Amino acid sequence: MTQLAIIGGTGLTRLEGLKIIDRKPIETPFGIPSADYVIGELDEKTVVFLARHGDPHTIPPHKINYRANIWGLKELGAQQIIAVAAVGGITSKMAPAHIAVPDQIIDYSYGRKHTFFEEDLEEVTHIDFTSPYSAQLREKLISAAASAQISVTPTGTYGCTQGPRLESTAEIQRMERDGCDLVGMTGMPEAALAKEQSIDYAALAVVANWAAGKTEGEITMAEIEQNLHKGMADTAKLLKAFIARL
Ligand SMILES: CSC[C@H]1O[C@H](OP(=O)(O)O)[C@H](O)[C@@H]1O
Ligand code: HPA
Repeated sequence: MTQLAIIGGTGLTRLEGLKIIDRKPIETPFGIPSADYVIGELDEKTVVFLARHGDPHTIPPHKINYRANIWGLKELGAQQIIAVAAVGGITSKMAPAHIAVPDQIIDYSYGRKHTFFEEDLEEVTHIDFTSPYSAQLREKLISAAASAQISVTPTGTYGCTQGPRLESTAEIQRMERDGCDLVGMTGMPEAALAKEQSIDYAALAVVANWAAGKTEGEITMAEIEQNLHKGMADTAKLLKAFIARL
């Protein structure tokens, strides 16, 4: 029985320091997850890790089998998921290399298989999604960050776009008017599917770049990689502090 799961995204395909015990390929009624689930120990605590884009990173955000990923984690006994996600920063606090713990989400994605409740139904299910992220898990992440002396922004609205292209300036302006602080491509339906499975879910959003139109010029992969390098080092420290306090 594994209680804590970590889903790694861009810049976190493997979890450094994880003492690997097993790799589990799982087939689900919804198909094959992005990668084998890696079960291991961090600080003597059991953790299951999944590389959201596959290992190596080859699956684009709109092609990820989010249902299979979450189903497999449920099958492995995950009760809480920490999702690590690279994002663009829209509002002023969300500078590159910074980490945020979002508390709200807006879904701009489309055409993704986004629910477990659509086939062979005995009844129609509408889950509550008032708080997409677990308040308790967010609090624990925020206090782990404080103990590791890593500054995080404790709230923020994550806007999920379809990708794989980045956004236009006008799209980011619209998202800002809507109230988005961060933009990424994988937060949905991942968050909703975890909630459908009653798994506590929270995200560490690592800012890779200023979103489109927030700075002069175009967004380059070089700047994204550079910012993620620092952001993911802090994320690793934060996760270590979180696990130490379990
Ligand atoms: C230009 S990087 C965009 C890519 O990175 C993020 O992935 P993840 O959320 O899995 O860290 C974003 O959602 C895009 O998929
Ligand atoms: O600017 C962005 N937009 C969408 N997703 C992202 N993931 C990292 N940066 C971005």
